Amino acid sequence: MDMEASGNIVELSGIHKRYILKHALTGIDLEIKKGRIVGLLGPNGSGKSTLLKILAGLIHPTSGTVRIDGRAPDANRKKQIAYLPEIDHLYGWMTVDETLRFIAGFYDDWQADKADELLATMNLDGRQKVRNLSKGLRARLKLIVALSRSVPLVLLDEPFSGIDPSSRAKIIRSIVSEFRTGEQTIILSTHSVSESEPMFDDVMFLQQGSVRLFDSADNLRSDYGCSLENIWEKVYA
Ligand SMILES: Nc1ncnc2c1ncn2[C@@H]1O[C@H](COP(=O)(O)OP(=O)(O)OP(=O)(O)O)[C@@H](O)[C@H]1O
Repeated sequence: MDMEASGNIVELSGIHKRYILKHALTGIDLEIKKGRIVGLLGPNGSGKSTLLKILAGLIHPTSGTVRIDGRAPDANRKKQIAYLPEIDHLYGWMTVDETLRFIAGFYDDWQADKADELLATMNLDGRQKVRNLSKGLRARLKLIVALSRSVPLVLLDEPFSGIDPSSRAKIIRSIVSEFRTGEQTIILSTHSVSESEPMFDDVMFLQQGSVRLFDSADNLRSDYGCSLENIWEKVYA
């Protein structure tokens, strides 16, 4: 099928990932439509980070095929994808402003005005050294780095970890208002199900390396007659 015509940004077929001691993904078949915000949910060890790393091209599946925007992965993949890793990848000796300028140098698609806007939304002081930022402030900086690029696919691995609940809600509202109508697709893993629920168009529940449920958030809520958080409790009971 021609995926550009079908409107899919991601198509995965038969994805398995075996680490030495662990079969982390056990056959993922998935199509994600363009312009959606997709929640990737699941308990610890269910395969969320592994799936995001495969999409980002950081690791290869043991078997199966990945297509991004209709194409097999190639050298251009990094130009199409912004990836926020779970680990801290920033240099402590740089200031926030230096970090953003440094990263801007790597990407033709960097939007400096967007980065400035996000700095204000996230309440970050550009003059502060990264090593002096609290965990939550570093998490905000990582989010700015990922969201300031103009790319079709944004992958966020636990982006709200360490951010306090009221700031989290504010950040989520700003992501929703900025991205809802765009061509951009966001896939994000999180354990903050109730706070993130309003932002999700589609939701995937992973369990032991396979997709337990994948549908629009609205369909899931109406099928189960409850919130995503309550669905979580039923699925993983
Ligand atoms: N590099 C690795 N080598 C060996 N096993 C790994 C490696 N990375 C992940 N695993 C294992 O693969 C499984 C899936 O891990 P993954 O990090 O993808 O889960 P997750 O859903 O992101 O978990 P969490 O919510 O705790 O971040 C786990 O059992 C994990 O221990």
